[in-house]
Amino acid sequence: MAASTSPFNLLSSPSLHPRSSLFHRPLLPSAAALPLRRRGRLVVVAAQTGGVGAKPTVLVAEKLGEAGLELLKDFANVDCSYNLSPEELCTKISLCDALIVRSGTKVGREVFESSGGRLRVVGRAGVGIDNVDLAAATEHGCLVVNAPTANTVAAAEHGIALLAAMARNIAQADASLKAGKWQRSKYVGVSLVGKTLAVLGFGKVGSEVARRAKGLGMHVIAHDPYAAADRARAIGVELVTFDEAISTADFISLHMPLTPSTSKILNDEAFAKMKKGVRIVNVARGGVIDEEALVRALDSGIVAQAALDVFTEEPPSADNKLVLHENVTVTPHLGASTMEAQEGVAIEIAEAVVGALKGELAATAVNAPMVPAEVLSELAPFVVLAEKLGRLAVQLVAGGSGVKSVKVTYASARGPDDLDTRVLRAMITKGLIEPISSVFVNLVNADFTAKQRGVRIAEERIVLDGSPENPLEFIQVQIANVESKFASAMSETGEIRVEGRVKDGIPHLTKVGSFQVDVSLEGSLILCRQVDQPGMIGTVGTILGEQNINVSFMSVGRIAPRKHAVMAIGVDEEPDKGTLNKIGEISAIEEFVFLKL
Ligand SMILES: NC(=O)c1ccc[n+]([C@@H]2O[C@H](COP(=O)([O-])OP(=O)(O)OC[C@H]3O[C@@H](n4cnc5c(N)ncnc54)[C@H](O)[C@@H]3O)[C@@H](O)[C@H]2O)c1
Ligand SMILES: O=C(O)[C@H](O)COP(=O)(O)O
Repeated sequence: MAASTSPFNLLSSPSLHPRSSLFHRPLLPSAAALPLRRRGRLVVVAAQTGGVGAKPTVLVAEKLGEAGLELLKDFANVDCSYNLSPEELCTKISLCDALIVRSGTKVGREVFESSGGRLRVVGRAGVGIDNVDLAAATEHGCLVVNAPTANTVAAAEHGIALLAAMARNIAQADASLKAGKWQRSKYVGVSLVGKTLAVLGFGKVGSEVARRAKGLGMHVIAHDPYAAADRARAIGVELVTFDEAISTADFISLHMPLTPSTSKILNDEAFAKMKKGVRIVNVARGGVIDEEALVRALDSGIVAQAALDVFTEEPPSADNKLVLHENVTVTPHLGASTMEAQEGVAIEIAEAVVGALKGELAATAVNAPMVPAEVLSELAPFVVLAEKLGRLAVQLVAGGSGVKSVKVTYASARGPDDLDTRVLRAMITKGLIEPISSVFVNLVNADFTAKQRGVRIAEERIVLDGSPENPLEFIQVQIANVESKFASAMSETGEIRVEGRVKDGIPHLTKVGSFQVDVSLEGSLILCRQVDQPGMIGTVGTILGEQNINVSFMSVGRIAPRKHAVMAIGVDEEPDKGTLNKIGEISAIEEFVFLKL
């Protein structure tokens, strides 16, 4: 795999991909590099792995469908190692660029710490990401993607299968008959038709369960604080409060993610509010039920029956009271386990992981901002400009001044809602932090890294008159409460200030302090303040030429003729100390600074 030059390689590994080559030229993603896009909004992701020609390595830690494996193998070295102990996973991970898991592998902080910065993408081949430490992933700049749609129907079908099996005692009667008994009166069930089903969590699976339950003649209500009432109404479901749902239901089916706010949402207090004889189905996550409380509710008769596909601890212990309870039907987390769903999930996650490793855009990122592909395309040259302005600004800070307060101004003829600045902010952060630290910053960890280092980035918009055709007119970066090693970079109000624009797709520096300049931001830059007088450009150009240093651009900005001026000189090669000293010795030059872009 050749090193990618995509400006969207925001997850690139510093050790393998020199920072200076990132965003060297403002390329738009080629058509061939466009994502395998199927839905919704997209997120900038990227990972660059291995040296030029090296294939990335993907560790597949749980069984994945063949079609997905084939897709992965076309692009990467694929290591299928199942049933790894936590220690084995931590050992292997330092050799891997991507990891693919299902719900059976815990991807905790120690995994990210053990990866030594190489792990760029974790792919969760399924929906629930409660087994992945998202905070740790974000802190380590590791993207997490999931496969949120391919197993929806399978999970809904399993929920309905459990609902019907529970109501008609299928599992118990089957076991009884196989044990040689014929117990017709013992296994009289209850009917579904006309009963009230409360769906808790009206997302993808919940709404499919609701649709199917309506087909069975059930009255369906749902509770979901974030669901739209009209979406529910469209399939004949009424959204109600949590208390109304649990207190009026004959059947309750759980379909919310496991989060701190849903953990043990069905607890003693909730069971006490339920109708006596309620029946409960859980194909979401074991942790949304307080399992001890459910045992008590079953024993007291509040809950007549439960059907559980998921458990707090998986696999549950041999003496788990719910598994052994005669009124509980259990399956070993089979919700997503149909041939069709597993094939679909494998393809969905393989596409997402390969896309991320290629530096494309992922539709299913869990821990990075989602930005539409067309917005990213349009912003591409501004993404480059943003990082370079951050880099320039921080290099102008005098040693000993801590960077704490940064103000970014975006000037645009577009309305504030029409300009998504998250990628730009991330790249300014990257530019500000990378030159002064060993931290590698990307779109995933930019905000976290800034916060952790105590750098406050305030954003401001200036709405200009004129055509909103261009997303931005200029970006200005100001660093407050610092001294500058180039005094002319200070604005009238006392901040280091640099400003840039995009001209013909190329980022340009257009203002330093209060001096207007115009130099394309390629290669490196020398800024000199001088007494404005004839011959200065020639004098400096001669010194550089003698050292075979190519000048790509020169621009002089002055306050008034024959007063102070700032000369910005773009150079392709880095001048040595002696050359810089010679420039400094020119009598008309009052101060100068060399900046790497
Ligand atoms: N058993 C299985 O094999 C299996 C298969 C697929 C999904 N799942 C699980 O099912 C759950 C739902 O999956 P999905 O694809 O429908 O996800 P989803 O994100 O589409 O839906 C989840 C819904 O839960 C809602 N929600 C969040 N907090 C809530 C709360 N406090 N009360 C009520 N609703 C709340 C959300 O608003 C969302 O609409 C997840 O936990 C997932 O891991 C299990
Ligand atoms: O969240 C999910 O997608 C399901 O729980 C499926 O988990 P699995 O991939 O381990 O079957």
